[in-house]
Amino acid sequence: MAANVPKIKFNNGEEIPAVGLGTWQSSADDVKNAVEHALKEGYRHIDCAWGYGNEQHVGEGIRASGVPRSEIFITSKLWSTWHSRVEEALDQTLANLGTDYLDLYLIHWPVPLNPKGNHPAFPLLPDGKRDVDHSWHLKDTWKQMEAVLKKGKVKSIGVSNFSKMKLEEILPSAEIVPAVDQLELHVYNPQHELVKYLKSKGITPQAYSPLGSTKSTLLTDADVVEIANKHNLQPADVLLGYLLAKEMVVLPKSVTPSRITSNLSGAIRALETLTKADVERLDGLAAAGKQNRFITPPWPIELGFDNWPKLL
Ligand SMILES: NC(=O)C1=CN([C@@H]2O[C@H](COP(=O)(O)OP(=O)(O)OC[C@H]3O[C@@H](n4cnc5c(N)ncnc54)[C@H](OP(=O)(O)O)[C@@H]3O)[C@@H](O)[C@H]2O)C=CC1
Ligand SMILES: O=C[C@H](O)[C@@H](O)[C@@H](O)[C@H](O)C(=O)O
Repeated sequence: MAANVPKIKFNNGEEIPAVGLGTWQSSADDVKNAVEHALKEGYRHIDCAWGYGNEQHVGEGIRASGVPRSEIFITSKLWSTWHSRVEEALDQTLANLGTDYLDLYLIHWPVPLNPKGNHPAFPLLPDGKRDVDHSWHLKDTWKQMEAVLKKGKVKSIGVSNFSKMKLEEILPSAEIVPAVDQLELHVYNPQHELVKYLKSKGITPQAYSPLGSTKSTLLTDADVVEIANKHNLQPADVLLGYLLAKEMVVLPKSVTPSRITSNLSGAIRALETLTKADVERLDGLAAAGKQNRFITPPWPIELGFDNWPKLL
């Protein structure tokens, strides 16, 4: 069991284990086994979402592990068709996971979709574009997030995929500042300016797709491999340790037991091993021509991110 998983303190005093298991695109059986294995190996943080369609199987994995609920940090996310029905969506997530509270609940994307459209999760217009609910305002989604926090159903609330522009739609009327902004953050997409802004507001950045997601090109990057070899680490360890060194939460996903184990222990080893010069070198990769985003769903509105593909 990996010891000494670092924790990060939120602006509300709650603490989150800095390494969490990702669960996107993990099938039912795989995710149950992955979660059980991860918890037995020392993970204490699982990143979930209603939209992943596998929360029930995450819950089975948690129970199979024998680790008490109170020792586990569970995050889930409000899918876009539910922005006007936060408590109802949260109740579904709680029932799926088999728990009566979440440690962290996030707005998954800053884009409300039509709740009465032609699909429960991905409603489309006749022209094939996502059916955005232009009548709904994000600040009202945030009010409902604040309400479920006040009811005690979640311990912390936050956002995901919010640029500075989108955060500015909710902050002026927010009673509670988001604890977290979960973003695509890795060596090819470090978003230095946005991270600086988040830190100035006391919002913790969480790094999703820290390994470059599926079919990753980060794991074979020449600079990453060279740094890994120099320290006798794996490339994945370097990618994770780099983000931990920058005080971000990392969410590596794997359904492969050996990788689940090594991602946790390797991330911690890399955090202890990487030098300031290594971190500075990795910080510069994107600006040196390697900038790349891997997760760019076809939202038909401006999200306010740098380096997002031009609107359709
Ligand atoms: N808020 C949001 O919009 C988003 C949130 N997320 C969250 O972040 C998590 C992580 O992001 P994700 O996009 O899944 O991608 P990751 O960057 O975590 O990469 C996952 C991929 O890397 C492989 N992998 C894992 N460990 C290793 C290793 N040590 N060596 C080689 N390959 C490895 C996995 O394969 P295998 O499983 O076969 O081992 C999988 O194909 C998600 O699962 C989700 O929880 C992700 C995207 C968007
Ligand atoms: O968390 C993972 C991602 O955000 C994923 O939920 C989205 O990319 C979704 O597949 C979409 O197409 O909008």
